[in-house]
Amino acid sequence: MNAVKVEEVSKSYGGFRLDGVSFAVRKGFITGLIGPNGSGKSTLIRMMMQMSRPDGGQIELFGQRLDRDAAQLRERIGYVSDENYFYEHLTLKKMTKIIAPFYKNWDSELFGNYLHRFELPENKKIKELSKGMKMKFSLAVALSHAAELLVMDEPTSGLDPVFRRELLDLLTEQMQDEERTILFSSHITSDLDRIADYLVFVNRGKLVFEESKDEVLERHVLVKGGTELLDADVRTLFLGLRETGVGFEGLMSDRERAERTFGNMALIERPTLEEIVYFTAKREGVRVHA
Ligand SMILES: Nc1ncnc2c1ncn2[C@@H]1O[C@H](COP(=O)(O)OP(=O)(O)OP(=O)(O)O)[C@@H](O)[C@H]1O
Repeated sequence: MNAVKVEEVSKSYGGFRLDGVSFAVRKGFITGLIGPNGSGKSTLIRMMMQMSRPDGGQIELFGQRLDRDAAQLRERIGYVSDENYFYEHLTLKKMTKIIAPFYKNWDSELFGNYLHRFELPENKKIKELSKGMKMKFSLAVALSHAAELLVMDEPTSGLDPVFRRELLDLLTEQMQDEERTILFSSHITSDLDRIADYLVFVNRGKLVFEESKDEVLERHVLVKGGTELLDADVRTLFLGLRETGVGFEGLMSDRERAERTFGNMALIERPTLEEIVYFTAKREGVRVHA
């Protein structure tokens, strides 16, 4: 069962084009949306949140098409982003009074607990909060109305390492209940390494892969060796390659092929998610400027 289905979605902004992207967010799991800066992650999320419309293709939330009757869907989603969509001049307390009535499942006691846990002062004005505190407030709201789907756009970017770790634990806690689904976009891949079950990778407006995290980490290999191993044919095997005077490091997406090609002439290692993103984005960069 899918909480979100994105089908052939496209959107153009000046020089940028999101190009026929399709993927699903499985119910009951944490899906990480990864990609370098400007790859289209927020554009996709904003369309899911009905803050903008696709030029082509369609999006379904909980099996309902967004371009049809989707007005009541908002309540089932907790949205966290670093864009501030609260009134800056209000205190947290006053802002909460405005927000709460929008949700029929609003739990004030739970919300109070989150404010306390996140050390958020109720009498401070939104504009007086730091970026991290605004993110925490947005998170407290998202977690306090029994949302089935949490959509988080770069939730860890303004947070210090201590709270970042706490947030990841908190999200894992939320998943005890199999009814919950999380879509979490980030370019901080170590966060997703820790908590994601599935990964959706977009680069320059295109889908690179949609796969379980374990499969992604199992399938890719980082090959390290001397430059004498590289000829024109071998170079084409790599998704991305980095050469120094004495050797190379390259990413391949097929472990068996790497083992057949290099045997024990090169070091074949398991890459981190960060390395997978880095080499893939680098390759695309080379192709575009060639
Ligand atoms: N409202 C808009 N008007 C014009 N261009 C836009 C708009 N929103 C996004 N873009 C452009 O679309 C591209 C993709 O942006 P997007 O915010 O989706 O990337 P992202 O993957 O979320 O990046 P980041 O990790 O930096 O947040 C960028 O080139 C951006 O400038």
